[in-house]
Amino acid sequence: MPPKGNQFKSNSFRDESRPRQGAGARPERERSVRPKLENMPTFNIGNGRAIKIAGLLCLVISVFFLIAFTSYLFTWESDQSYVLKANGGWGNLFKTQQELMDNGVTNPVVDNWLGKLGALMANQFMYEWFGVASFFFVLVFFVIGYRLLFKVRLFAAGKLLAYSFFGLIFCSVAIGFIHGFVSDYSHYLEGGFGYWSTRLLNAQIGPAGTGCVLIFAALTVLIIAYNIDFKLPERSLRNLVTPSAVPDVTPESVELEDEIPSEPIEWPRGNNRVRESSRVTPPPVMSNAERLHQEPLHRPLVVEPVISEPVVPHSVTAAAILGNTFADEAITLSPTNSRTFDEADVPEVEDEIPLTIEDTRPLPELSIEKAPEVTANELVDKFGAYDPKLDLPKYQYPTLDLLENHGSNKINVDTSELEANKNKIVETLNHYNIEIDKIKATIGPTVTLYEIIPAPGVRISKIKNLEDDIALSLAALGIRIIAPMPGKGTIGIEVPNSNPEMVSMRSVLATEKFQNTTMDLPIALGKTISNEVFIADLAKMPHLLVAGATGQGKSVGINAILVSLLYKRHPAELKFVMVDPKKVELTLFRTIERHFLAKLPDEADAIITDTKKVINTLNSLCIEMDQRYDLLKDAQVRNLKEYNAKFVNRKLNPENGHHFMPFIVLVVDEFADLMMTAGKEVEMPIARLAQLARAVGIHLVIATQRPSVNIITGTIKANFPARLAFRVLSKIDSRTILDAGGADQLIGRGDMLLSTGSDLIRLQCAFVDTPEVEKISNWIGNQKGYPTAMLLPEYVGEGEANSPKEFDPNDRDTMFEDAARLIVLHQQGSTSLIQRKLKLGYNRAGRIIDQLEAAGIVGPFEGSKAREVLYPDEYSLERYLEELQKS
Ligand SMILES: Nc1ncnc2c1ncn2[C@@H]1O[C@H](COP(=O)(O)OP(=O)(O)OP(=O)(O)O)[C@@H](O)[C@H]1O
Repeated sequence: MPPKGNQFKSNSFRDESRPRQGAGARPERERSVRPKLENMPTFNIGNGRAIKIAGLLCLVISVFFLIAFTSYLFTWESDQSYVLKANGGWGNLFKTQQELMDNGVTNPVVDNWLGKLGALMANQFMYEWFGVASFFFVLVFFVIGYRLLFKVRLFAAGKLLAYSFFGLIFCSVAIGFIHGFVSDYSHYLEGGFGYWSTRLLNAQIGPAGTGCVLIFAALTVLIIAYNIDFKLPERSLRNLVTPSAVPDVTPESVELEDEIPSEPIEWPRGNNRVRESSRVTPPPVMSNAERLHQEPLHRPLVVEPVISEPVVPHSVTAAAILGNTFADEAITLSPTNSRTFDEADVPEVEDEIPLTIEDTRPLPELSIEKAPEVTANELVDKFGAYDPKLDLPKYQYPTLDLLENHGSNKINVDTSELEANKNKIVETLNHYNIEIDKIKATIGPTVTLYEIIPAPGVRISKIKNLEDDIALSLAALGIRIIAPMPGKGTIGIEVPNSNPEMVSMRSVLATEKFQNTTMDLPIALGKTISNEVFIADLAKMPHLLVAGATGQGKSVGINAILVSLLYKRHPAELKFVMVDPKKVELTLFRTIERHFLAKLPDEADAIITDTKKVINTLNSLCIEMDQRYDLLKDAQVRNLKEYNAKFVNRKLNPENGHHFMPFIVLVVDEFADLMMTAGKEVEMPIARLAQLARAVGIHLVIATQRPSVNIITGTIKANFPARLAFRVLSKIDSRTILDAGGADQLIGRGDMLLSTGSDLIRLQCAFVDTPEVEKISNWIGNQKGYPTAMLLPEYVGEGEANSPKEFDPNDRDTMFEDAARLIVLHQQGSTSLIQRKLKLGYNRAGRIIDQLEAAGIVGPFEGSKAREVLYPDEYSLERYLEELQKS
């Protein structure tokens, strides 16, 4: 960078004198002059003042020429008598009008826009010398002035001067040559030079020879210019890039060269410059830069787009050639480096440009991806978004009238009761020397929460230990102490109300909160301790474990869950798989089979009561889960919601097996019974579903009376973060289900604790009676439904499957070989894969997989897991298939 601002106080001055200091004693005279010099602005070429003035002067000259020459084109005739040599020429400049007229100037008033000087100057350049080619002077002065003043190199100086000189001569002669054919008029267009040169040439070699000389000169310059600047890039671009890419590339490369900020290299390298470079990088770097100047090949770093492109062969080349230090320096100093180059460097740079273009070529794929979207949008425009509810367009959601109002839905707690309870709490605590600062009560439907703020210094554990004593003094069951209340800084004591209020389902579902909910699977569980309606999203839970001793409200709780879902979801959006080993709890929902239930094919009853069938159903659900995952993978989405959104927007083709997927909620009413009878066989698929099924919209609600560790095993518990505990009989049971005590202190009749992993919330379950459930089921069941319940994938139990050895090798399915190739290609022995990819029914796909097993291509059945594939690659399979065909 050139020095800026006042430099005379800077070190530059002192630096200049330093060597002399070192050289020995300075002469006396010099020492005495120095203080004066320090106060004077220096005009040395290095510090830039003279250069700026020169730049400014060049620009002014350029503008002067431009105006004078342009004006001359219009005024030359009227100014002719003034500027003619015969009438005085330059001598007229300082003459009065009278003197001019005496000299024979007919029109002493000059019309040129720049007056006498302009007229004389323009006449000199245009008429006497080079004609309109004189405009090259405008260009030359402008470029030089611009460069000196703004430090921006528009063109390389040598290049500019050479081409301008050629242009000046050539244009002058060429115009004179052409002008000679057109008219014999005054030679203001070609100037004296053009005119006389043409005449001379014509006399020596004739007009044809002159023309040839001109053409030769033009071609020679074009060849020079073509080779250096234009020919190679143009040819390579035409060969390497598509026509559309050319405009992008060509201007960029031109622009690049033009816009590189530059410092005038012509100037001598004064101290300023060296110091400046060394301020950016250490001294050795400077020497590298000089090397760079000497070796044009090292210039590639000027081609900055190469660095911004994903492929950077250029910088790699630079680093490889020059070493890392130099590459770094070249990047930091690229403006400086670029200044030091001249035109001789250019071909090296341009030789490499096509390489980068070639690297950025693979573009055409883009349009291919967009095609399905366009089609999908067209389809949506034409038919509208897919609406799954149109399967049952007249379906009516159950109305709130079907539900009863149990109780008054008002909390009846006497103030005297509240007061009495408060006094007893304070008294009991005082007994144990625990002082209270403040106490407040929040009245819930079944319990009232007393929140106390103990006096400073009271230990929380002390209050917690007094749980039984407080219960004793209040003479009440179900006291629960929460110390401290999460996020509140208080200690909570829950005391049951003497007259608990029933929370009817109707009062919960009728709330705005439930009616306007946007949850996917909203379940209205009841009311909180502060009498607020509590709604949770089963889709987010994503599975729910319900436990509670018999008669504590578990079945009512499950009914509440099912009823809330039935009130909010259309049959197209939700299906239940119901498992009811007790055989009586869920039978009420039988009537909604064709609307909301899913079952195994060929199964008469949708509500599963038989343990063997439960195992098949659970495994079938696992298959359904796998199939859904395959479809999700195909659709390139991560969950059911995204998949359905894509399907609704017609971005998925139903012909490829895609379909709208309803949520599936598996409800198991008595899990303990299943575990007792089937154990691992049930645990495995349940654990798999709990682990994986949430993303594909399969959610589990599992209830058990006995929350012992052998029923709620670690595997199951780990995958059920949401747990709902009704009253249990022991602290151990409470810990098993909630990982905390508290469920043993509930008061029953729908009093429950919901653990969502982090929080433990006490709720009063909404009550829905059996007749209400019946009414709702009938309401739905009486409407037009689907022909059957939703059919789950067929699952053939291990013992039930025919032995593969029984298959006749000559009776193989026609799709046998295709299926074998598919399975080996995917390395996944799955019936659903064959079914989906080969578009076959489940039964046929099942037969093929058995044949593949018989042929030794896949391993034996492994429950809900895919079978092992026994051929590692297609080559070995093809050889085996050939052998099979021969045999
Ligand atoms: N939310 C509730 N509000 C008021 N009372 C309730 C509530 N839930 C249950 N009850 C009462 O408790 C009784 C037993 O409830 P429920 O049948 O749901 O118990 P359970 O836990 O399913 O018993 P089991 O396991 O033996 O079937 C109900 O008949 C009802 O009177």
